[in-house]
Amino acid sequence: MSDVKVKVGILGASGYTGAELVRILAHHEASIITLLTADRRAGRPFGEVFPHLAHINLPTMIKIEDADWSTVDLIFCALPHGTTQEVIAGLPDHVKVVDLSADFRLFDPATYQEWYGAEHAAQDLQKEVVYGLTELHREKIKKARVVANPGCYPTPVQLALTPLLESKLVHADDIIIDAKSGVTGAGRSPKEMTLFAEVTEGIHAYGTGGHRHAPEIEQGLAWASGSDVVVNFSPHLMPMSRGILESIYVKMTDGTTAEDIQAALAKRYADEPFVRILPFGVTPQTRHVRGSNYVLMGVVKDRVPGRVIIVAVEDNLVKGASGQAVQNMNVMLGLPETMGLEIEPLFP
Ligand SMILES: NC(=O)C1=CN([C@@H]2O[C@H](COP(=O)(O)OP(=O)(O)OC[C@H]3O[C@@H](n4cnc5c(N)ncnc54)[C@H](OP(=O)(O)O)[C@@H]3O)[C@@H](O)[C@H]2O)C=CC1
Ligand SMILES: CC(=O)N[C@@H](CCC(=O)OP(=O)(O)O)C(=O)O
Repeated sequence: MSDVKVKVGILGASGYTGAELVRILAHHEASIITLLTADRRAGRPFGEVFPHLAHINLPTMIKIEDADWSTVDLIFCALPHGTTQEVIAGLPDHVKVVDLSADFRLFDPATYQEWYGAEHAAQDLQKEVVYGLTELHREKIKKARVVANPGCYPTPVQLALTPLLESKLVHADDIIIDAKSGVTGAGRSPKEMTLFAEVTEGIHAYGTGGHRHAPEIEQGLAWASGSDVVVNFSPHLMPMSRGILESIYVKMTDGTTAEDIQAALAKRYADEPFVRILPFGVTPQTRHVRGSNYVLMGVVKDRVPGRVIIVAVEDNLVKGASGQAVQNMNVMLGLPETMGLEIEPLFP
């Protein structure tokens, strides 16, 4: 391998996904972090904001408007929705981008406007963006300049259902996704929903029947099935810091068994380093993937004839955000896809 390192910038380094990018890139031998930005925390050393990473030699966080783009080959945008569109649209062409926000995930501008409440500010750029669910879009990601990293909830469900819809093993018109997330999914900026008293000792549903990840899931499943898909998607907030668990309830096509579903998923992901299909009847826990880039899935028979349940887990900050972002960077740059990501889960 060449000694020349890829120069990487992280916009939004003082947030949860920014810190997770630094943690992962600390073990990435082909890259070096040359730019970090923040908003309220601009001007502060990264290690002062995140003492657990203070041993790493890093540039001080600056405002985006003070960035010198000649110092980077690739940037990760870990900024709030809506702020990325204008930043990316103004970048010089030599800079590759992996955007962790939702700004470029929806490919129909009208759908974006409906769910994010504003007209998309970079519709021309949207046309060249590639959707970054690595296992499903790897060939396009290899050639992309701008990759839209998927949302945390849409990642496991698309990995579970895409192969099954493509091979017509399940029906596209009867999909229920019951999802549970840790609180880091809401980011580090203070908000009422993430106050200790609002999270501890209980769980609650939110965005029920109308969460903005539903259209992203539907877009991906429509690509797989070849026709429009509408899903029942209900997220819940759990009293835990990290992790997403999705129980996915689907109806199988005639003649298909739950064992067939497990076998089809196991075959599809046999050579994938980050997707593991458990033995039939075994279901995963969020603590089986904590801190790692893995998605684990288990398939169980439903007592209702003709139906099957798939349970999938990921760490929202790793495969659901920063880990998949580094996986996409590796693919975009022709590096080994697992570089920096071979971290075992922290159990329990
Ligand atoms: N958390 C998760 O599990 C996931 C998050 N994402 C997406 O990734 C992105 C980052 O998420 P997350 O790290 O959780 O968010 P955080 O709220 O933790 O961090 C946001 C970052 O953006 C900076 N920032 C805030 N406002 C502005 C602004 N107006 N201009 C420039 N910088 C700004 C903040 O700086 P400062 O701290 O100085 O204010 C901080 O560095 C979001 O779009 C999120 O939706 C995607 C998948 C999963
Ligand atoms: C617990 C929680 O609040 N989760 C976030 C999703 C986080 C994520 O991955 O997605 P985005 O990048 O689209 O924000 C939410 O429901 O809005």
